[in-house]
Amino acid sequence: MKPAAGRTMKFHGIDNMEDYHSFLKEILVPEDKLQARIAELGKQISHDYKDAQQLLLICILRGAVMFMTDLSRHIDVPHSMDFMAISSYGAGNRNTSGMVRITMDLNTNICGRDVLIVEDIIDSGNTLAYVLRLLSTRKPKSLNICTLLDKAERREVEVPIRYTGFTIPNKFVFGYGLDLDEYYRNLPFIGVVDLERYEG
Ligand SMILES: O=P(O)(O)OC[C@H]1O[C@H](OP(=O)(O)OP(=O)(O)O)[C@H](O)[C@@H]1O
Ligand code: HPA
Ligand SMILES: [Mg+2]
Repeated sequence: MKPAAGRTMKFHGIDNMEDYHSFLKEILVPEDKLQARIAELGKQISHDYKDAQQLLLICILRGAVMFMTDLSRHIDVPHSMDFMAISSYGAGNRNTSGMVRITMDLNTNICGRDVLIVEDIIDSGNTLAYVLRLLSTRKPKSLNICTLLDKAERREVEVPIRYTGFTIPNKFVFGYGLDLDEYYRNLPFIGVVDLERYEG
């Protein structure tokens, strides 16, 4: 999400980080459950890629940054990392525009590599459908997706997901990489926003 243009900074000052309590409806995934699941995913990925020669994790910035760094520490096969930034949500918009564009490309040639895309959430599916289409033209040896959250009810475009942390209901969530108008990515849990209170 991009910051809403002209939005008042009611809750957004860094000094006011504790204010998220006023619009936190519920904690959907607490920190311990999140970390336990990430450890399981890491174990599964380590098993599945034990024979991979050149595993490459691709983090979709910015939302996936927390997940990728934690997940990577549970993957005990050698791997490298790269980063790619994609934008699909309009400023201050909680619905995808469907118009996806790449704002920062990879530095790595993925031809012949085992590539695992690491994403924080799949919502409409537009972002990852675009990324998959783009990266498959670069001829990786394999191309799979690992997403922390799957908001399956909102899907507009089907994307094949190899690893899912949690399937979640159709609620706007924040924390652990997911932003609310660019803030609160640092929270260690996934929370549900009370949009009535937040947008007041
Ligand atoms: O399945 P979709 O409907 O396409 O939505 C999912 C994407 O939207 C969010 O990113 P966003 O574009 O808001 O940027 P960010 O990662 O920098 O927050 C999220 O991190 C996913 O990348
Ligand atoms: O629920 C969400 N929260 C934050 N960012 C998002 N991008 C897509 N869905 C979401
Ligand atoms: Mg993102």
